Amino acid sequence: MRIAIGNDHRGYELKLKIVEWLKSQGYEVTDVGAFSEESADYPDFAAKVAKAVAQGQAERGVLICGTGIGMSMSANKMPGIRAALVYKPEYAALTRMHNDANVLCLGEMNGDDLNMEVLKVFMGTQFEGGRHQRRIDKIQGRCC
Ligand SMILES: O=C(CO)[C@H](O)[C@H](O)COP(=O)(O)O
Repeated sequence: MRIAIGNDHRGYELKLKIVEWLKSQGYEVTDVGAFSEESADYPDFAAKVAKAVAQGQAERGVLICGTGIGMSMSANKMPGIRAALVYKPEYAALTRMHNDANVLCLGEMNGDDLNMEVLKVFMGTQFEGGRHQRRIDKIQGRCC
């Protein structure tokens, strides 16, 4: 599976850990930056990751900023993107099972250990389909 990942300055250190783990698990990773802790604007990286996922260059995306909030606001502007800001592993499972989230947004302030748990659950959980597909169709504007 191909993963596009992006961050601002606050997400840089955690991004390095996540990329290392993803590669160790066999994921193909495209890192769109930022590539240092120099101040950077999160919407720039959210747009790159969202575009890669929406255009099919990656199956999933990961975005990290201080809170994850700005990244989720930005990524969800892109049609076809279902970006979920997740702070707890339980919700990582639910947003994959129910929302078929294709971009995970993390807040560096949530702590590395919890964020890594969230990531692992997100990557390892499948969409359930069924009634949830009907609701996703409504999000995407394919009916009603
Ligand atoms: O969390 C974020 C957006 O939701 C950003 O990481 C945060 O706003 C950056 O702030 P600063 O420029 O003060 O480091």
